[in-house]
Amino acid sequence: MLSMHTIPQAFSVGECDAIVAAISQAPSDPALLVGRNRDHNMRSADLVWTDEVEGLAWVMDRLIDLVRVANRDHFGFDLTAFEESPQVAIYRASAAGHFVWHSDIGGGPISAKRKLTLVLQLSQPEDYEGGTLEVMPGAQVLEASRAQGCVTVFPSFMLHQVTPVRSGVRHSLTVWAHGPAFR
Ligand SMILES: O=C(O)CCC(=O)C(=O)O
Ligand SMILES: [Fe+2]
Repeated sequence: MLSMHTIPQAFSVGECDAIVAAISQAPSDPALLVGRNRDHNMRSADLVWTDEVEGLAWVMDRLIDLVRVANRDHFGFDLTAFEESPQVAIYRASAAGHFVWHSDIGGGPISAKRKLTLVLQLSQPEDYEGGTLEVMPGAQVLEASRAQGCVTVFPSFMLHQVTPVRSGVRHSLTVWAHGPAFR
């Protein structure tokens, strides 16, 4: 059955801290949604595109490898490219950070081609309360691991949400693999 796939310790704690430190220098944009403008009812987060941050090219290399292996072993999708920069999301309790139930497949020319979603947990679980990534492969809701460095991969059409951050700040990194439409 298609479900979410977990890769524990895909990145080390030191690597996660290095990514957060690098993006903290960069200007962030209030979260823009697929084909839509800022809508705090859907999502509240600040976003940084890692392509725009110097010194993070190694992150994309690792993500490509992780997606390739996860797809080979668990999904078998027809993937052709990574057409969007990975993005780091910063969910702050002070801004009621969250992302309501959604699918990542959008109506735009690129977001319509999203097929696999990969999420990397960049923060220590102790850094925040709430902010759980939940994925709904079927009737049940699965909670993604909060462990720093853990990666969760799931089909981009699968509904998922990030519950409201009640205290502290949660950082996550998302990247999509693209390909021809499902058929
Ligand atoms: O932050 C997360 O855990 C998930 C982010 C997400 O769903 C998205 O960027 O589409
Ligand atoms: Fe999403």
